[in-house]
Amino acid sequence: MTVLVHRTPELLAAATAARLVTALVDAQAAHGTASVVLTGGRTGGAVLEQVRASPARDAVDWSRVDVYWGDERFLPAGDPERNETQARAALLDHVPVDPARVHAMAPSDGEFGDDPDAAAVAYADILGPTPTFDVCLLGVGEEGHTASIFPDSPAVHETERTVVAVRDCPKPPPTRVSLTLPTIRRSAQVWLMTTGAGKAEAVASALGGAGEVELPAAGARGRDRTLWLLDEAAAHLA
Ligand SMILES: O=C(O)[C@H](O)[C@@H](O)[C@H](O)[C@H](O)COP(=O)(O)O
Repeated sequence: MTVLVHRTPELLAAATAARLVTALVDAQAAHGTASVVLTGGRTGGAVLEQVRASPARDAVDWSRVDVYWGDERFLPAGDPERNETQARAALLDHVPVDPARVHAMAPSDGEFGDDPDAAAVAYADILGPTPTFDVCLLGVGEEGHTASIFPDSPAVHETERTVVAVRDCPKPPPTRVSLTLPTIRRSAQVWLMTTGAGKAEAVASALGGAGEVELPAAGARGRDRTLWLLDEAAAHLA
């Protein structure tokens, strides 16, 4: 595990965007394609905005990038609170991705109707039984959640299914679809990105050895590399 601390949230977003462009270019050089798992939240969105603004952006062959989400708010298509909506506005609508390679989690008004369990099963079918990702981007909540995996929740105890429905989330909206920790751990690299003093306790707990049931972000590890990308405020108790 590597911890990188940047002075401000803006520097974190810009530096992580540069890191992501490089990681995608490296993945394409190594095996022809690149796969990235996107996250919701302010930090994740800021990174995508910085990728869009990056002069190096189009070093990536966007037509050979597979885009997934770590979680999604189970809302109607196009809802401004959906992670997909925000990622499209921040980046995906501004680069020539192949629509067939952008794998959004189903909305609540789609083919599976208002059934998050069916949406989760459908996403698991898209991933297949042994998904792998080059880079998995994740945020961290004040109480230590990541994706939509909350402390001591059914999702954090899930070891069989790759994708689950999540209900009664402490962070609104209450219903979501989320990768599970074992699926996140199938990523080559996991990058946990967060800023602000409000996250400092969760960060310190995760880096201090907390277990994943009480602190799900602590269970988000990559096969090859795990990066904690922080600003000084989020890092100040670690
Ligand atoms: O759908 C979501 O809400 C996110 O996936 C969630 O896991 C988020 O990344 C964290 O809550 C951190 O959010 P901030 O970066 O806005 O603090």
